[in-house]
Amino acid sequence: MAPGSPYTLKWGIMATGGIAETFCKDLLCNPEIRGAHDVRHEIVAVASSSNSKRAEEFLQKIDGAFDAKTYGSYPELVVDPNVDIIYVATPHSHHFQNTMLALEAGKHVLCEKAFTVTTAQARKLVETAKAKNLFLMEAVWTRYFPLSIKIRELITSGEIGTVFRTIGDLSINANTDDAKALTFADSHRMVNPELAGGATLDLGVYPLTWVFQTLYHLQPEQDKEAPTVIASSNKYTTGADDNTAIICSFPGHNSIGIASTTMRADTDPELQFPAVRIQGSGGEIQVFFPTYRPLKYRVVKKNGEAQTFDCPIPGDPARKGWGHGMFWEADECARCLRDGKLESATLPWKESIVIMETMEEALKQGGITYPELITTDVYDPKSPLNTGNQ
Ligand SMILES: NC(=O)C1=CN([C@@H]2O[C@H](COP(=O)(O)OP(=O)(O)OC[C@H]3O[C@@H](n4cnc5c(N)ncnc54)[C@H](OP(=O)(O)O)[C@@H]3O)[C@@H](O)[C@H]2O)C=CC1
Ligand SMILES: O=C1OC[C@@H](O)[C@H](O)[C@H]1O
Repeated sequence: MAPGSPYTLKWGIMATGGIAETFCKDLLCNPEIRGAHDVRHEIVAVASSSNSKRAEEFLQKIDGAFDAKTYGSYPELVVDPNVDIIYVATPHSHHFQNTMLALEAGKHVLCEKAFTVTTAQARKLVETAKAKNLFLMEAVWTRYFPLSIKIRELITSGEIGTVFRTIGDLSINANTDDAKALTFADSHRMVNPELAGGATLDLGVYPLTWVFQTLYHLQPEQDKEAPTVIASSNKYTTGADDNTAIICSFPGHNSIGIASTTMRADTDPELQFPAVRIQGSGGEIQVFFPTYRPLKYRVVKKNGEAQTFDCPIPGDPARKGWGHGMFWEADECARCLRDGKLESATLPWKESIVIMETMEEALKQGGITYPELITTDVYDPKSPLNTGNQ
């Protein structure tokens, strides 16, 4: 890298679904637009598990990276010598095997949320990344928003006093005219147990992100405590959780986190009331929907004084104004790799594991189970989850 020139991170994209498209469009935005002068991104390869034509079509959809290599299988992608980091954008069910596939091939990984299906899988990924000296991060993009960074700073500087409670929700009204059925087909990743579907792993991870980044992350290392968890779920007809409520107690700090999620009601149909409330002795910070992609927060002091702050996401005029907010987590990957870090300080491995433990415990209490193929923590390069036969 020439002195003063931005560090370039070369991405290999594993899967060609909805979020891969959104993420890649963000990678194609000019970093200068968001004030990032020190890093840049290149999409050098894309793989579909079904066929290479799908990967070629993907490049048309993202309208860029036309020189990228296209593959019809994940194993081919991970051995591409030009790829620095793999973005794993498959369903939850596949994250453990797919991330292991990439790590075993010596690639750094950014893996979509939820990190894994079980805590044992998350631990195995971390152990493998550590042993192989590779970077690994769970793609909880919300944490890298300037809004999240600002809120963490406000809490640290004592703007709302000591934080005792965080209440967060991410819910969607996916009802249909049939009282039992949701809008998703039973095979859809949102509700299909074979793809580790369900409200907790897909949506609940975001309110938990707010609980953890306010009540856990900001504690000094020696004071960080895993919460005790009390949870309750209702099952959808497929067996995945339709709705779940999770109470996290941090007794050492006398603080409580409450995370809820349902596919039966919207968090806030009017976009008027807070989706997240971070409550301290001196007031509260309110964050508005979308819980995962927040654009506005409000600080309400104990004396009733209140101020609202808008945090729009910058769009790239050269990309039809596109900008979704996933580029900030991509920049974090680039900076970590440039600086020789294996994990992100904003979402350390230990914290991903504690959050995974919390969700696993909640699902256990809710009686939600997933099949052996997707819960095993034994890596199998020939697993259908890697070879695409599943
Ligand atoms: N950060 C965020 O805001 C969001 C994150 N997500 C996360 O991203 C991941 C993917 O979600 P999303 O992109 O919406 O899902 P999609 O169903 O749109 O795409 C998933 C892709 O995974 C690949 N895949 C491989 N095997 C299977 C299989 N058996 N069934 C279905 N797909 C398979 C397919 O790509 P191919 O055929 O190319 O192999 C498919 O297109 C999930 O972990 C989800 O939680 C999702 C939405 C938003
Ligand atoms: O990560 C996500 O954020 C947005 C939601 O709509 C989506 O289901 C989920 O996967």
